[in-house]
Amino acid sequence: MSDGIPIEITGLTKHFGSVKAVEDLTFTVRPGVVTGFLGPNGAGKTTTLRVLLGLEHPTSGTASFGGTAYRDLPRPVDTVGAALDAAFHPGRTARNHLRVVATAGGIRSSRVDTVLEQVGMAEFASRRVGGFSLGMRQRLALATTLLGDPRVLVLDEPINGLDPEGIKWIRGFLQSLAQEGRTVLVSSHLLSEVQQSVDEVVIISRGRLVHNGTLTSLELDSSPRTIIDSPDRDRLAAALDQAGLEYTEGRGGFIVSEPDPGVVGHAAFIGGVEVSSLHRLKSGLEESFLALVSEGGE
Ligand SMILES: Nc1ncnc2c1ncn2[C@@H]1O[C@H](COP(=O)(O)OP(=O)(O)OP(=O)(O)O)[C@@H](O)[C@H]1O
Repeated sequence: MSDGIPIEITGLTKHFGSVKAVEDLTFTVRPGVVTGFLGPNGAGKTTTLRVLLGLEHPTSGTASFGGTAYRDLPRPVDTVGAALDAAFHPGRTARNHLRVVATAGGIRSSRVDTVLEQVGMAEFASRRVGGFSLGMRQRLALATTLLGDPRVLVLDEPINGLDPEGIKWIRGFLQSLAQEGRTVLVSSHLLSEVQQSVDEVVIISRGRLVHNGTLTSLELDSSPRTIIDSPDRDRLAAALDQAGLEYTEGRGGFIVSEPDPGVVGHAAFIGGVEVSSLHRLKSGLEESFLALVSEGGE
């Protein structure tokens, strides 16, 4: 396999009328690792992926594969395999579905049986898709993305609906794709779902980036901290600055690098700021994630 291709999102903004779905989003997804693209429902994940795949025009900013926009790729199917809202004709067999997609994409038909084998669906090749379980559909969607043997995989919620055995299988499979030097981006609204499958995470909330780094860096961030919120966040920020406290702004308030809520509450009191919530942030990956993306902090 030749050199990997990063996914590059730069200053990406997408508005639908007054809805700000994605706001000045910048991140890079590296080849050779599995990256989780995380955020609660409505955070803007699908919109970002749709812009990346040329299905929506951005309001501003760019989304590219190593500097080349999807629509400018010479043969997109050879570069990018994507599963967004995979739709199957229920009357078609798995093999026929893949043949139709292969023909449309100018991909040689011998790939069909190869990818069925890869996703463990060879024995179901002649079965109609209409009778497939959600897990089998997920595997078939994955097989579809692999048809062009692409160097980049963009998968929207591929783990959703899988049983424990399927989850275990897909974890190993995604890792093996990354080890081959591919760029693998996997979206999910649940950290727990992808936690054991991903090396890096990009977390967004309300269309904005809130964390980008290794899973370990998210964990290290979870040393004891305090979360505080106010109806007047500007004044609260000023009070925290005045007290010399370090903080980041999450959806549920300011996450302050101070384990004692009393110290943080005192800073707000001195600044004359009304406090709407104040508590210690529990440590742990999931807690860090929730503090970054949830309304109310916990
Ligand atoms: N075509 C559209 N027209 C208007 N608003 C839209 C459109 N597509 C998305 N939105 C809005 O943009 C925001 C982001 O939606 P998006 O589907 O990208 O989020 P998401 O993170 O993928 O969530 P989910 O996990 O629920 O799919 C939401 O408020 C959504 O209602």
